[in-house]
Amino acid sequence: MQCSYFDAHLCRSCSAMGVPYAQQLQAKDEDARALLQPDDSVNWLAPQSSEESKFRNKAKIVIAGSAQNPTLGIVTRDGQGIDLSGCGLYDPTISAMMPVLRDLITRAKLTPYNIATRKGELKNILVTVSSSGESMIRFVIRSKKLLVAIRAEIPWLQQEITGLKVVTVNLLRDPVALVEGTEEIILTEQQTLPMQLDQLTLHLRPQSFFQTNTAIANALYRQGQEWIEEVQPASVWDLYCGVGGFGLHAALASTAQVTGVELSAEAIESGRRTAQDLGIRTINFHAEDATAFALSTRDDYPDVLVVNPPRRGIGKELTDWIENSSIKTVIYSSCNARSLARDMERMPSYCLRAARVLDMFPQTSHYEVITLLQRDVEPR
Ligand SMILES: C[S@@+](CC[C@H](N)C(=O)[O-])C[C@H]1O[C@@H](n2cnc3c(N)ncnc32)[C@H](O)[C@@H]1O
Repeated sequence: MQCSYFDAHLCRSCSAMGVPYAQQLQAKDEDARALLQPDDSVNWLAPQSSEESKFRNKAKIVIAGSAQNPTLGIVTRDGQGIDLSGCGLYDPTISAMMPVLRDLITRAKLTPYNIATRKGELKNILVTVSSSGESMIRFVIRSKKLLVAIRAEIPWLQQEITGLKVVTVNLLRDPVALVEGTEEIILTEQQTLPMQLDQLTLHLRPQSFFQTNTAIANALYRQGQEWIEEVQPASVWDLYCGVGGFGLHAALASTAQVTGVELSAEAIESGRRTAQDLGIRTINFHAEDATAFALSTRDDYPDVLVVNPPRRGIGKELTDWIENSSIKTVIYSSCNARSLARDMERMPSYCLRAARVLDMFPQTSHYEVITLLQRDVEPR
């Protein structure tokens, strides 16, 4: 794949741009094997390839410039806006939205925030799209000044963008390097974006994490589900569950009692809504810190533990707890094989039985890797 932004050094985040795709995938597979366990004792499944372009279901668009002439992309350290609205990684629904968003900024006079002068209002626009072309747009603004103007434009936006379901404003008042704040105001009647997967439709509320590449998310949940089906557990925990992808797939394919745990209350609300929609009664969700949840349970261990933490991994407290538990099967899915390798070292009684690289982020060196960790012996 070629990218004019990359070639012009305007955006270098796709560090593997220009490298043939088969080579990218092989490099990721080799990286994971080298970090986790290269020998033949592990069933290394063939890596899951992705579409090379147009796979991103979300865009974090930084707005800069002026309302008359905005840039939709990123800002440099000195606050200069770089327009990346033609990024080839975006799902076509996102690409088609870009001129509409640009028009909106101008027609509604949504003055971009200027980092250097700390003036202006509109900071970022966050877009998520489903595979059926429905979308959620969130305007990250500095104060409520633009609220009325944005609300007034919703009918126009919905006319211009077919399938636009959810519009919100998110308040990020402080001059901090964050993408979004905690306060969200939903401006549409519909509050969740339905994300269609092969086996179920997840409800996505604002402020809930969703995997970047929907086709690869499907393959990831299917892989976890397959391993869970093999074990036939009576109970499964899905820690760092987000909107419940792993847990809900487990509940669909087994009779296990499933528990999802996640810090974001919005994500938990999304999971509950999906379970209700599907009539699944064998899953319950807790909005809580994953480690605190685990440590607060006594000897009531699940048969299968799924963990899918952020890049930092699950950390020493939780690995120690797992190592000292009676859990026999851990499915650990990670977007950072380095922190996964470190966490695995802290759980020496588990053997890596199977693993698979899934290419969630083509054109970069990043990837998802899902692992099946098991032990035969009772813990000390
Ligand atoms: C990589 S995402 C995975 C989400 C989900 N498994 C999925 O497939 O979409 C990691 C999730 O962990 C959540 N998280 C971060 N820190 C946490 C913590 N200390 N306890 C519980 N969840 C946490 C984040 O909100 C995010 O939803």
